[in-house]
Amino acid sequence: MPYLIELSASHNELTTFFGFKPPKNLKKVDFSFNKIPEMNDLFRYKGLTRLILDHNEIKEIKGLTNCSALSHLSLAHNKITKMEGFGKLPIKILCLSNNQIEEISCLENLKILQNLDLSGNKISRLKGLENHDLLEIINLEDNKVEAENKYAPPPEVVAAQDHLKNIVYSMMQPQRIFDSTLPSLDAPYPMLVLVGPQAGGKRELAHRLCRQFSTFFRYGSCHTTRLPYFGEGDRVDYNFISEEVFAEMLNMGKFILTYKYNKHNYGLTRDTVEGIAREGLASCIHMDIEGVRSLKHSYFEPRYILLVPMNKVKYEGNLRRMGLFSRSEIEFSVARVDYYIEINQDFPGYFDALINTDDLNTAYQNLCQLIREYLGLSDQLGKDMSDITDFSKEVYARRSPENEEFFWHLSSNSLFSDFLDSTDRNYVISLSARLLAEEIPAEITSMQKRREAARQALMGKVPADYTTLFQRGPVPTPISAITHLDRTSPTRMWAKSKFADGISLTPSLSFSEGSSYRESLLMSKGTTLSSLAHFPGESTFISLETPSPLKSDTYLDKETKEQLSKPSFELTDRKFKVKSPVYQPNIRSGRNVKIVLPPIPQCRK
Ligand SMILES: Nc1ncnc2c1ncn2[C@@H]1O[C@H](COP(=O)(O)OP(=O)(O)OP(=O)(O)O)[C@@H](O)[C@H]1O
Repeated sequence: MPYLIELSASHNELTTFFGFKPPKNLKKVDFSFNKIPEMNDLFRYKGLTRLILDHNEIKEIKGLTNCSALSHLSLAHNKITKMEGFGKLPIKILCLSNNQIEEISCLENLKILQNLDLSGNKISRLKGLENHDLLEIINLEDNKVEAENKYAPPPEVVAAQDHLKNIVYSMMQPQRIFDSTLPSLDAPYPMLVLVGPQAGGKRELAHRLCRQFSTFFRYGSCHTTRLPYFGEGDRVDYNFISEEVFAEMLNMGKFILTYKYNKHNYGLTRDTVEGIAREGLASCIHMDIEGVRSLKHSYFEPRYILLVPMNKVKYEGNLRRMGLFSRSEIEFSVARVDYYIEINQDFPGYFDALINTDDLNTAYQNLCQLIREYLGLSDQLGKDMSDITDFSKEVYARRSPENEEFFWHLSSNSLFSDFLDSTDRNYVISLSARLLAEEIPAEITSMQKRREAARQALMGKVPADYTTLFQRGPVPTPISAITHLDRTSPTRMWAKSKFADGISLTPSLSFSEGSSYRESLLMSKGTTLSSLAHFPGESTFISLETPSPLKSDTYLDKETKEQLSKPSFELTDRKFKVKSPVYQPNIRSGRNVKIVLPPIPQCRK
């Protein structure tokens, strides 16, 4: 049969194969499901392109070196223990599934390998698969890896299982609609997650941040079964609960994520995040890497900031001084520093930023700078601080979370910074609460209004400030760069939401869809007078608010202050009008601006 091209002799009881003179054109051979114990030397079968020897009793791969056209070799369900004997064959498809192979080897010369099936073996490492640029499919199912996943699962598997568990438990409950955190079309619900090793300052920095940026963030406290550190307050820092309560909450599907660290359970509840979102605020949460892995499976898309103490000796000292951890626990925590750094290096983009926490104050300043950039807030504030002395007494007297940034700047270089240590924090808060004058009704109304606007925005109803916060993609350009347009324009009037003289523009302006990010960020601040210049020849109504406690963004540069001190306001029919400036940048018009008049407080009438 000199013209025989393809031969199938499968499902027989052959104990040997190719015991005949090879047909010249034979290319494809199938001897599967026989009883062949050994491979013959196939030096005379140079034209073979496909050889199938599945379901035999072969123990060793040999005799193939002259099959210089062989591109498909299958030896599934045999008794092979070692990958060998491939030489430099042009094999594209190699199937060695269901053998007894423990290591991937001898593949380095199979340069054009495209499809490799090693399922059902005893392989535990992927080493040996390097430099196979053309490899398209690898099947490693049912190897030792599976056993490992079951008995000593790698962290990724733990996180995936955790996510699955929490989803299933929550689905088993009567369904509630959690509308506040559902991602809108424009942007996910804004969330900031501080990640880092144990007792590395995450909680402390998160609290400071939430106090300073209190109009944006609220601290979301996780639940834990660990004991409180010295100075930690229940429900303030963590919700400290027993193992039984934790298990009950888990079964009730309360958690978005759970993880275990140092034999203690931690979890973030849906109610925590939802409660913050309902107030129109972004959540600021801190957790270990295990929690992050699980959270990354959810629909939340937080920004993750990695906080790492780079100086391990100092970090170890801090842990020792806390007096809470055993020697082995300290060693483990210190080793985790490298673990975090490795993750950051090996998975670029896994964290959005890395901050060294050797010095907590410096770390906080870096964190603030980063957050300002994310939020598109001006950096000017910090620089202007030194100029502001007149206000200082009043601000101290009216200290509140609202003016924390000012307070922080004043205190960071003074003795007062001692008060900001975590152990003293509760004392400072209660002290400042006593110092703080009661909020007047107009302030409360103003706050509620802003929160409502933010909430609407979060629900995707009104594109405003909050939809642009934490927008995915590249980190937004800091506002100082974005406002370049206004600096050069004849009507340079970039102002933050508060006027120095106590009049404010509410950020409740709404804008049409389709604006560029830069444009929408600029406009969504809702506060630049230049954004009002989009109404050629029209007047624009703006709403006025009485001053709330001093805001971080109250401080304006000199030129802006001058311009703002003589705005072209007209008071007609109880409504203020701002005349359109002459300059009309090339931005689309047609915005709808609401009139809102909050009550004028008694003292200011
Ligand atoms: N670099 C540092 N210098 C001085 N003290 C520090 C530093 N980092 C953390 N601390 C202190 O260590 C204590 C624990 O910090 P914190 O509670 O913020 O850590 P954490 O990262 O939130 O820990 P955990 O994840 O275990 O809750 C705090 O009292 C904090 O002030």
